[in-house]
This record gives sequence, C-alpha cells and structure tokens, in this order.
Amino acid sequence: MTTENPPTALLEAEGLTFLRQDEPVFGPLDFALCAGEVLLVEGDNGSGKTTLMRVIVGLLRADAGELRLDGAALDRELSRGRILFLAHHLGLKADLSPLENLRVAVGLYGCREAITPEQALHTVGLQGYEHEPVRQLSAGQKKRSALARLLLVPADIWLLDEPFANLDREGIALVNRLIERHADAGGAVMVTSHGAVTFLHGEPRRLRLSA
Ligand SMILES: Nc1ncnc2c1ncn2[C@@H]1O[C@H](COP(=O)(O)OP(=O)(O)OP(=O)(O)O)[C@@H](O)[C@H]1O
Repeated sequence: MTTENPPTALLEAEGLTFLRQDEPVFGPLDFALCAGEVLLVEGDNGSGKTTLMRVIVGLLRADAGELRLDGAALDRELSRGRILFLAHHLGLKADLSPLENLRVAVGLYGCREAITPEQALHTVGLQGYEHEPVRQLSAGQKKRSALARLLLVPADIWLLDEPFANLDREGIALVNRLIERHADAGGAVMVTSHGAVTFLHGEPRRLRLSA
C-alpha cells in the first residue's frame, strides 16, 4: 500500500478575524496555502482583501485567531525573507529610477542567485527605462517596476494585491507567467484580483470574503 503525504501548509490561518470599530472586516477565516499553490482571494470592494494581506505581513494586528508559517506562530521576524507583499501602493521611491529602487530593495531584503536588477527589469519589459525617475513612468510601467522585485527578492510566499491593475494584455500575461513559474518552483501565491486570472495549469483555489 502506498501512502501519500498530505501537502505541507506553508501558511495557515485559523479563526483569523479583524475588526474595525467592533465590526468584523473579515473572519473568522480558515485557510491553508501550500507549496505550489495559487490562492485567489475574491470579494467585493471593501470586503477586506487588502486588510487580510496587511494582517499577514504584520502591518495590522488580527483581533482573533492564528497565523502560522511552517506550523509556527507567524511574526514579522519569521516572515522576513519568506513573504513578499506587492501592495496596491507600490512602495516605489518616485525620485529614484527603477534600477535604483531595485537596488534599495536588494539592499534591504537580499537578492536571488543568478539574476541581476538589470535582468529583472529586462524581463518585465522596462529595458530603456532603467534610469528614468519613477515619477516619469506611466502607471503600467510603475507596476512593472514593482513586479521586478518579485524576480529579485528571495521569498517563497507572494502576496499580490491587484497585480494586474494598470497593465496591458502583455503585462497581464507576464504576471500570470511569473505566478505560474513561482508556483511550479515550489512557491505559493495569494492573489487578489477583480479581473480575469488565467493560469495555464487550471483554476486556482479560491477564498471568498464577503463585505
Ligand atoms: N485605514 C483605514 N481606516 C479605516 N477603515 C479602513 C482603512 N482601510 C480600509 N478600511 C475599511 O476596511 C474595509 C476593508 O477594506 P480593504 O481595503 O481591505 O478592502 P478590499 O477588499 O481590499 O477592497 P477593494 O476591492 O476596493 O480593494 C473597508 O470597509 C474599508 O473602508
């Protein structure tokens, strides 16, 4: 008889609840995110998708419940180098170029092997814009500049808040490729989107938040 081990959850939530003025924004929520998985977080405007990601990365504190990383209680120290959050606000310094922004990110969070900031910018289609101040880039180019961090900074769990916003068709395809490659390499992705998400390997799992 062969026994298959169940997939190990990288990230788990149990009874996770967040309140504002004593009213639940979300929860209690239970979910698990395993290596190789993509979890699509769905819900109407204001249903708490961004709030959930901010709680996971420790920018907000949950009112109840638990978050675990590899089975241990999650804190900011533990999430360092493991969880990468691409927020709706991209966290780019407007006066710096895409290349300078990436160098700052690498200085803070480290760099994957066998890739340079220049190569990452090329992959996201920003060749020729490496040295432009970010403030002079279009909205889609800014988004691409932030996406380049995914290629460079080491992390096995990606939290992507509206990664398709402002991107053209080719940019949307690029994000889908990055997500798929990351999952195929054993990473895990939690993604919010109001738009179409198309993965070559079928439907992602879904977590629905209700407003
Ligand atoms: N800084 C804040 N102060 C007070 N309330 C907030 C704050 N940020 C968000 N909220 C409220 O929390 C709720 C959840 O917001 P959140 O941004 O998580 O929703 P969302 O699902 O990401 O929405 P969208 O689809 O519009 O991006 C909303 O009712 C929102 O008004």
